[in-house]
Amino acid sequence: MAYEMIEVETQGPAAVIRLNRPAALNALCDQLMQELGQALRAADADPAVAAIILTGSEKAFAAGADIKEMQARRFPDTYLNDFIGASWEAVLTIRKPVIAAVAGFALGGGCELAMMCDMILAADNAKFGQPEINLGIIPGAGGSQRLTRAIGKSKAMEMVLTGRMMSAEDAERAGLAARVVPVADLLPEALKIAGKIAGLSAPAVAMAKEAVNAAFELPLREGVRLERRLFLGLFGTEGQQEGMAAFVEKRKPVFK
Ligand SMILES: CC(C)=CC(=O)SCCNC(=O)CCNC(=O)[C@H](O)C(C)(C)COP(=O)(O)OP(=O)(O)OC[C@H]1O[C@@H](n2cnc3c(N)ncnc32)[C@H](O)[C@@H]1OP(=O)(O)O
Repeated sequence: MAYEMIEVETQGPAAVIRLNRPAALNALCDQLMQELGQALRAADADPAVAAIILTGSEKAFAAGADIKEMQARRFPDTYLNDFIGASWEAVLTIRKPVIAAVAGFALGGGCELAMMCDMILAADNAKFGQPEINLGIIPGAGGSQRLTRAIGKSKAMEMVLTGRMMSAEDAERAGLAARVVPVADLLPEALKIAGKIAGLSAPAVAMAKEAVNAAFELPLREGVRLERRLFLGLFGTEGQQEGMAAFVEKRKPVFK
C-alpha cells in the first residue's frame, strides 16, 4: 500500500508506523488519519506482526489535529459529519498491542492519539499537552477523559485549563508514560518491547490487552468478572501448557 503521510516498515515482529508530515509537525489532517487507520488495520491482519509501534519524528510525535483544516469548520456540520469519528478511533479497534513511541511534541490530538495506544514510551525530549484552550476549543478526541484517568484530576485540569505542557519525566512520574528513554534509544527500546511480546503466547497477550483496557470502560466488579473469564479461558491453550510445563521442567518456554 502506498501512503503519502505515513511510512510503514516491518522490523522483526513489529510493524513500525511513522507519522511523516514534517512540514506541519505531523499535524493530524483527514488524509493522515485515513492512512493511519488503513495501516493499523493492515498490520493487525498481518500474521507476521506481533505488535505495532506508532511513532513520529524527533521533533514531533504529532502537534495535534490540523488547525488549518479545522479553521473553517462550523457547527452543525461538525456535529453531523463528526470529523473526530471513526478514523480517529481506529487505533482503539486494533487487537494487537500498539506502542506509542513519543519524541518531541505530543499535543492536542497528538497526545490523545498516544493515549489511545496501549502504552506510551517517551523520549527524554517528549512534551505532552492539551493546548486546545488556547484555540478557543477543548479536547475532542478523549483528552479530558483519558488524561484525567492517567494523571488525576488536578494535573489534568491544569493542563486542559491552561495549555501547560508536561515533560517526559513528569509524564512518567504521573503515570502517563511507561518509561523515559534517551531520544536516540526510543525506537530500539520500543522494538525490544515488541520483541518481548512476540515471544509470548499470542492468546494470552490478546486477552491481557483486552483485560487491562476493560479497566477504562467497566465498573470494577464487571472488569474483574471479565478478567476471570479470560483467565479461565486460557487454561488448555498451548501457551498455558507450554508456559507451566517449562516452569516445572526448569527451562525457558517456547511459545508458538
Ligand atoms: C484533536 C482535536 C479535536 C484538536 C486538536 O488537536 S487542536 C490542535 C492542538 N495543538 C496545538 O494547538 C499545537 C499547535 N502548534 C504549536 O503550538 C506549535 O507549532 C508548536 C509549539 C508545536 C511548535 O512550535 P514551533 O515554533 O517549533 O513550530 P511552528 O513554526 O509553530 O510549526 C511548524 C509548522 O507546523 C505547522 N503546525 C504546527 N502545529 C500544527 C497544527 N496542529 N495544525 C496545523 N499546522 C501545524 C505550523 O503552522 C508551521 O507551518 P507553517 O510555517 O507552514 O505555518
